[in-house]
Amino acid sequence: MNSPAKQHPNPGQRPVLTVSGLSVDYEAEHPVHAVRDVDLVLGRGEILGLAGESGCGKSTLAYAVNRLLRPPASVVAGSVTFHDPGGDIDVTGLRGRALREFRWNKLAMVFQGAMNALNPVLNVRTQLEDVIAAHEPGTGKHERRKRCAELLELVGVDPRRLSSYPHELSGGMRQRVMIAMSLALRPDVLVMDEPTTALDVVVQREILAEITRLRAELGFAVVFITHDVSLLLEISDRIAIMYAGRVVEEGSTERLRRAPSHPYTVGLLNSFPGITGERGALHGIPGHTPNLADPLDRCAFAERCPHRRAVCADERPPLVSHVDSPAGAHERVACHAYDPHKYGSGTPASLLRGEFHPTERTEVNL
Ligand SMILES: Nc1ncnc2c1ncn2[C@@H]1O[C@H](COP(=O)(O)OP(=O)(O)OP(=O)(O)O)[C@@H](O)[C@H]1O
Repeated sequence: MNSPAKQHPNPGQRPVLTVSGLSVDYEAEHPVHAVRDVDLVLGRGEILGLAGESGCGKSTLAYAVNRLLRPPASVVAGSVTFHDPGGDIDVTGLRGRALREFRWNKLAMVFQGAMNALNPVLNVRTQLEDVIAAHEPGTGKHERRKRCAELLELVGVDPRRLSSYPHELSGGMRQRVMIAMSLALRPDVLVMDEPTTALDVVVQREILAEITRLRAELGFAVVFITHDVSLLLEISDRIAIMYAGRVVEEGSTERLRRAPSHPYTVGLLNSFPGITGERGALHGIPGHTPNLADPLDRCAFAERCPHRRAVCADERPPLVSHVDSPAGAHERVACHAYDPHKYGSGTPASLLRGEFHPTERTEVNL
């Protein structure tokens, strides 16, 4: 392992968003540390997948990046920087008008269950026009109408649907309208939180194809959040895996498919059927995610890990680069099993083969 290093995801590709040391707490009698010390770099035009089980902090991170956190949540450390051609923008420090101008224009969000977020008493045209009118008040009525029709066409919906109300549209169409809305001001970054989870598999595939087509056409970058890592293998350029508020592995999709390194990533990959329908034995990860109010100064996955040793219960493994990752590559993992000095022997062969056997567990008191 090399020492932790801030590297660029793809050499030669400019970053559009940098998250540095970000931590978010939910204030309570015992504060919930929902996001802990997260570093991520999003390249221009890149699709970065963010995966992890429910409760690992994905949505909290997305809300922090879009400055949508409300009490009791607050950013307790770190920063988010948007790299605008006109100069860097400190997103964490934006207030008032500057923040309103940033949202939708630079970075837009498609929320979990967004298709149910459309206003049921307004037709599609009014809702799309509202976004344009609010952010570009100088746009004339004729121009607004033209842009609304173009936006629907862009996402593969017949512009005649502009006069439809949400209840007259299928779930897939409503989700396409939400994507059209997020693209209304041509942002550089789209944060999509479980955008297809509520849809059936066929419609889900259509929407994913639409997102990748639009990305190629318009060049925006995407942070795509889901608990379904097999879906991310289909659409992402890079993937970050979160566990208990931290990123525990990060790498190119190609590498994560070929050689997932963290036992949790391996477990997740064995928990989902491939979206392409390939069949194989599926093994869930036994046990539960830890309590995020705990200090977790050990490996948070240790209780559930088939490869744990005493060191895993004693020390939290840092997120560090692989020794064998090419210079400048953003390939990182937080697991003692890759550090023979800490682990006491080489990485277990079954882990290197990408197998997850919960029964292999070595009993260590935690
Ligand atoms: N208002 C709140 N007060 C206290 N804790 C909260 C609050 N909202 C979320 N949390 C906690 O923060 C942690 C992270 O939640 P978050 O919703 O970000 O996870 P997630 O990975 O997006 O999960 P999901 O996939 O279910 O949306 C969880 O432990 C959750 O219980």
